[in-house]
Amino acid sequence: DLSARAGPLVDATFDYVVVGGGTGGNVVATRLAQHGSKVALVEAGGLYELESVVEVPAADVLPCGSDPGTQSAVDWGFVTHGQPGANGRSIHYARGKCLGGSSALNFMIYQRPTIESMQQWADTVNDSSYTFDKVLPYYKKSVQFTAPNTQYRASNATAAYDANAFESSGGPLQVSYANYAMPFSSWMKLGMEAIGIKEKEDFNSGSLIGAQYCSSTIDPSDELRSSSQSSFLTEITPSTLTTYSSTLAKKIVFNPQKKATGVHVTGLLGNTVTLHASNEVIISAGSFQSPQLLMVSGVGPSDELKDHGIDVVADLPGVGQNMWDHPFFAPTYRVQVDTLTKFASNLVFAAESVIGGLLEKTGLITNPVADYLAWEKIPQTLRSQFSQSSLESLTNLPSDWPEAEYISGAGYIGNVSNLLEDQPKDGYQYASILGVLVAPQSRGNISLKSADTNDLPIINPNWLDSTADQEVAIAMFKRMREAFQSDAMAPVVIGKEYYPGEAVQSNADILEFIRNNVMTLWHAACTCKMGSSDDEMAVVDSQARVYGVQGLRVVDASAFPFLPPGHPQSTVYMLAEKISDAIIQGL
Ligand SMILES: Cc1cc2nc3c(=O)[nH]c(=O)nc-3n(C[C@H](O)[C@H](O)[C@H](O)COP(=O)(O)OP(=O)(O)OC[C@H]3O[C@@H](n4cnc5c(N)ncnc54)[C@H](O)[C@@H]3O)c2cc1C
Repeated sequence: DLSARAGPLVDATFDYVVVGGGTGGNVVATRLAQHGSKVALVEAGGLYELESVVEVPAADVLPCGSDPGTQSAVDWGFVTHGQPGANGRSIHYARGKCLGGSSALNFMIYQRPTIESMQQWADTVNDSSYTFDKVLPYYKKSVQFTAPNTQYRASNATAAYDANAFESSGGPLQVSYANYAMPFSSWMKLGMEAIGIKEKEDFNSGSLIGAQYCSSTIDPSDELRSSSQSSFLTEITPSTLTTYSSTLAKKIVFNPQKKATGVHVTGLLGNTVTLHASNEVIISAGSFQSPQLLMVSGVGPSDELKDHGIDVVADLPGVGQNMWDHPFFAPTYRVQVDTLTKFASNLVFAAESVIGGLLEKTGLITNPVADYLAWEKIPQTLRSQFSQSSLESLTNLPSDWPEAEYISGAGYIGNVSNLLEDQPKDGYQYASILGVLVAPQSRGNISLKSADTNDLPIINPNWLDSTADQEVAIAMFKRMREAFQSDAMAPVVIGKEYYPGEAVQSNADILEFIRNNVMTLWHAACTCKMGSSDDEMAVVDSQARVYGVQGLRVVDASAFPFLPPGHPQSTVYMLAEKISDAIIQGL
C-alpha cells in the first residue's frame, strides 16, 4: 500500500534521498530501503493507474503521438520545437510523470544490448565490471521471466527464447510474451527472411543481428503492464522507504565542502521543505530532468549557469550535452490481416477485443502492437553508396552493433501525430514497418529555460543532423520497401505502397519523406554521461558519482556513456541494480 508509506511534507532526515520515482529511481530507493537504510523517494507525479489506461498493452499507442494533444495526464508534456531534421516541425516527446516514470508509458519491449557494446561501455568508463558477463547478473536480478503461452499464441507465432538468459533471476519485474501475437508479425518475419535477416533464438544473451518475437514487460497473470512501480514499489515494500508523490524536487543542497546534504522539495500546496540526506542524494529524474536538476543546483556548464544567475558549485561542461536518441519513420502498406486500423475504425471489433482482453486475457488489446523486431548492419550493396565520412563514423562501432532496427507496426503510422485517430477509415487494414536508427551519429542537448524546475528544460534531440544518419535512414527505407515488395509478403500486401507511395524514388525524395515523418522512439539518454576522469565531458564516474562534488549520484538513462543498441529499459534496470549494490557495498 503506497499511500501508507507516503510522508507528510515537513523537514526530515534520511540516509538517502532519491529524486524521481521512475524506472531507475524506484529500483534504487527500494533496494537501499530493503537493505535497512532510511530512504526518501521524491516523485513529481502520482499513481498512473488512477489516471490512465496505459496498463493495457495495446493502449500504449494512445498517449505518445507527435501531436501534443495526445499527451496523457501522467506525461510531462515535453515538446521539441523547430527541429531542422524534421523540417522544422514541433514534436511531442512523451515522458512519464508518475510513480513508474516512463516505464508506465513505454511500449514494453524488453531486450538487452550486445556483448561488444558492453565491452565498449567497460572500455569507455575504464571499469571492467561493465562487460556483458559481469552485468548479466544485474539484468537478471530485476526480472521474473515467463515463457510464451503456447496455449494461446498462434502456432505460426512461436517465440523462441533462451531460458538461460533468465536463469536464477527472481526480481519483481515481469517479462513475458503477449498471449496474442499480431498477425502481421508472422508476415513481417517472412519479409525479413526474404531480405536476408534470419530468425534467431534470443535477444537477451548479448547478440542482436537477426529477427525475433520480442519479450515484453507484461505481467502474465493479468496481461497488463509491469512497470517499476507495479513491480518494485508494490511488490517489495520495505518499511524504511518513505514515498513523497506529487512532490517536485527544486534544488540539491550542498554544504561548503560541496557535499550534497539534501534536496529542497515543493508539495502540491506549494510549501517547500528540505529532505536531508545523511549519506547521499541520488538523482533519477530521467534524461531531461536529471541534467536540469543538476544545473539549477549549480552543477553544469558554468557559462549557462551564469546566464541564469545560478551560483556555480562545479563547472561540468557535459551536463545536458551528448544526448543520444533513436529516431524512426515508417512506410505503410494495405494488408489482408487484422490490425490496429480495424480496432480504430470498427466499433464491434473494438468492443470484442476489449471484452476478450479483459475476460479471456487474449486478443488484440493484450498485445503492445510492436512485437516483432529485426536488426542488421546495412548490407554492402547499399553501403557502397555511403560517403567516406559516413563509413568512417560507422566503422568505429563494434561488429555486433546493428545500424538498423525494423519493428512491426500493425497499423498506419504516418507522422505519428495520433496513432489511433490517424488510422484510415476506408475499410482497408494497414501495416507498417518502423525503421529505427540504432547507431545514430547525431547528438542533441538539454538547456535551461529558467533556474526553476517548475519550467521544463528545452530539449533539442537534433535528429538526422549527421550525414551518416541521413544515408543510413535512406538505406533503411529501401530495405523496408524491399521486404514489403518481396514475394514472401505478396500474399498479405494489397496493391502498391500506400505511404509514401511509388512516386517517392530518389534519395532526395526519400529523405524528404523521412524528414516530414521522423519521430522519436523515446530513448533519450546520455545527458549526464558516465566516463573516465580524463574525459572533460563526463558527468559521472563508473559508480555514477557526480564529478566535482561529494555524496551525489545520477542513476537513470542520462548516466549511460552512450546508448547501446536496442531498447533502454532493461539497461536502466541493470544500472540501477548495479549502482544500488555498489552503494550497499560502500563503494
Ligand atoms: C512512449 C515510450 C515508449 C517507450 N518504449 C520502450 C520500449 O518498448 N522498451 C524500452 O526498453 N524502452 C522504451 N522506452 C524508453 C524507456 O521507457 C526509458 O528509457 C526509461 O523508462 C527511462 O528511465 P529513467 O529512469 O531514465 O527515467 P523515467 O522512467 O522517465 O523516470 C524519471 C522520473 O523522475 C520524475 N521527475 C523528473 N523530474 C523531477 C523532479 N524535479 N522532481 C521529482 N520527480 C521528478 C519523473 O516524473 C519520472 O517519474 C519508451 C519510452 C516512452 C516514453
